[in-house]
Amino acid sequence: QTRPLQPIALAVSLRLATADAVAAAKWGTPSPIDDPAREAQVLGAVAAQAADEGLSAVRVQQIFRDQIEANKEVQRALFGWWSVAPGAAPTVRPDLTQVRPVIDRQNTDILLQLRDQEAVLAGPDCVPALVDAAVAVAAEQRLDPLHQATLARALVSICGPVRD
Ligand SMILES: C=C(O[C@@H]1C=C(C(=O)O)C=C[C@H]1O)C(=O)O
Repeated sequence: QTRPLQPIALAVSLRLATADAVAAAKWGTPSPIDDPAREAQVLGAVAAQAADEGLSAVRVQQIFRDQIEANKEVQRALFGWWSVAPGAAPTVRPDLTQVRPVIDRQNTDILLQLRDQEAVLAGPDCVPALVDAAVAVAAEQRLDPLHQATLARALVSICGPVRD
């Protein structure tokens, strides 16, 4: 394959795309953007999956902390936009309990890609390969500037060994 890291960049991008639905689910409700209990659940689940796959729980949790931060950056940006431009605010409210299982599936996809691309991630050409993959995904998914910038945020810790 020409771009071995494209599947992981895509999985990260698809996880990030859920932030729009999450923001719409929370907008105008008491549900805060930051939900530490849910974050702890996500980080616990990925640490358990990491252990099953023989991956470093510390590395995997760092990578998923980045996914969470990037997701919240999208939510904050959208909240900011909707508060100054109420006409742009969502008119239908997705159910958060239906979005979270989608996030859980993306978490598994990302984790399995980390396992499958272990050699590339630990190799000397990871950063240029990752940039190349991210640019390809941004074009293919037609990401807007917010999602391009936050995709970069989500990818910061991907390169490096994922096994102890
Ligand atoms: C996506 C959500 O918003 C935030 C981001 C999370 C994530 O990216 O997994 C988890 C909890 C929240 O702090 C959510 O509430 O589900």
